[in-house]
Amino acid sequence: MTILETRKLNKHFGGLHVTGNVDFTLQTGEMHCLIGPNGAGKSTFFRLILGEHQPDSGQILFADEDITRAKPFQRIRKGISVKFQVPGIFKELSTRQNLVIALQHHVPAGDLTEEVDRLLEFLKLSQDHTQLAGNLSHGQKQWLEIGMAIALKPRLLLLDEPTAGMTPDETHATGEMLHRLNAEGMTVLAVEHDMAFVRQIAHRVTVLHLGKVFAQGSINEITADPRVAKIYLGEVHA
Ligand SMILES: Nc1ncnc2c1ncn2[C@@H]1O[C@H](COP(=O)(O)OP(=O)(O)OP(=O)(O)O)[C@@H](O)[C@H]1O
Repeated sequence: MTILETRKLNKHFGGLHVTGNVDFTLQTGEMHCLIGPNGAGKSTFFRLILGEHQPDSGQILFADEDITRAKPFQRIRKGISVKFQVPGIFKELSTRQNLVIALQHHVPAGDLTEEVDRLLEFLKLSQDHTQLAGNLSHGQKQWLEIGMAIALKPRLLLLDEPTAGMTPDETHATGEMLHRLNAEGMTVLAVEHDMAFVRQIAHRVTVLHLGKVFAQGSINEITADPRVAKIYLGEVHA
């Protein structure tokens, strides 16, 4: 079953076509990575899915429902959640308080202690639960924001370079976390540059180049494709 589909999605900023006729399909339960050189249009594609940008033309369907004109908060309610590259955490609050805030959006009343403890353990942050979020390490901040994104129990989790700035061990642990979430039924779409991480998590990979779908396939197919290597070297143009 398809959870997300874009049909001939277009977006331009002035004369710059950043998303060009993108047809993209994500299957329910899939872990999918979006790769491509800087400026390929990956973040813009995410912002179109989230409703932060409006497309000039084309359609976005989530679980077969047309959400092209839905407001961002409506998309969140339908089950789309995001973690952007720069952690959007409350630095002056504790790790625990950050998770409580995220959960309150989902569970308006009641004792959240058990759920917060479960999330802290999942995120490897139990020992740091009283620590101010601003004092966590870079990797821990990224995990905390993943926790805030999954507190909403989304059906689709979007991650924009989730491992940027992480150590190799933190990156690997992040991959394991995503595998656990995926085993529980969460579909994951991640923009990522770290190919070892892409190999660790992705069932399928889409390469964006100059706002268009350039290639799609398994990580082995993508890394063996000489055309893909060339776009990273700047040898393939529009
Ligand atoms: N709001 C905007 N107004 C004008 N141009 C924009 C805007 N947002 C993005 N762009 C341009 O669109 C192009 C694609 O940007 P985008 O951030 O989507 O690429 P990306 O693939 O995510 O790049 P990176 O890997 O560097 O994050 C770039 O040339 C960028 O300068």
